[in-house]
Amino acid sequence: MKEDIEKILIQEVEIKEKTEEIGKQMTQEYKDSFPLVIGVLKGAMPFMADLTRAIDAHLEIDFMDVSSYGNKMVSSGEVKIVKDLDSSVKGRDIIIVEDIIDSGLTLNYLVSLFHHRQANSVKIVTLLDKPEGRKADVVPDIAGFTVPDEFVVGYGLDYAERYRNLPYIGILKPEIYRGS
Ligand SMILES: O=P(O)(O)OC[C@H]1O[C@H](OP(=O)(O)OP(=O)(O)O)[C@H](O)[C@@H]1O
Ligand code: HPA
Repeated sequence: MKEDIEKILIQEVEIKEKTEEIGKQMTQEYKDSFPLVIGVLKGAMPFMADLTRAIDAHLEIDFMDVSSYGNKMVSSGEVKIVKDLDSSVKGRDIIIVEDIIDSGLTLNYLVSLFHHRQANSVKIVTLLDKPEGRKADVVPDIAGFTVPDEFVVGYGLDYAERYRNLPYIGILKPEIYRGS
C-alpha cells in the first residue's frame, strides 16, 4: 500500500500535534455546553476518534453518512442521507467533524439541514481544507491544515475505498489513477 504513495504531505506526528491543539481549543469553547459532535462517515472516522479523545469536556457523539448523487466532479450538490443521526439536533450546539472540505457541497447540505432541524448553533471542524476546490460557500470554524488542489488519501480519506488506513496524508502516484 505504501509503495502507491508519491509524496507524504502531512506526517502522522503533525496530525497528532494538530489534533491535540484543536482538542485543547475545543475543551475551552465547549466546557459548559454539552455539544453534539457529529462525524461524517466514512472519512472522518479516524479524526473523529482522535479529536473527541483530545477534548476534556462532556459531549455527545453521533454519526451521519451521506453520499452525493452521481459523479462528484459534476455533482449537482444534491446529497443523499445514507445513515441519519440517532439524536435530535433541535436546540443543540452542533459540531460537524470532517476529514476534508473540498467542493463544500457535502457540508453546505449538512449545515442547511441542521439549521432546518432547528439546531442552536452549527460549527464545522475539519482536518483538511482544500479552498481551491470550492463550489459552495463553506468556511470551516476550525481547520487543521490547508492542502493544495490535489487528490489526497490516508487517515480516513480514500481512493476507491482504499488507503483510509494510512496513518498519514499523502498524494498517490499517478499510475494508480491510470490503473496501470
Ligand atoms: O467538500 P466535498 O467536495 O463535498 O468533499 C468532502 C466530502 O467528501 C468525502 O466524503 P465522500 O463522499 O467521498 O465519502 P467517504 O467519507 O465515505 O469517503 C469527505 O469525507 C467529505 O465528506
Ligand atoms: O482529495 C480528496 N481525497 C479523498 N476524498 C476526497 N473527497 C473530496 N476531496 C477528496
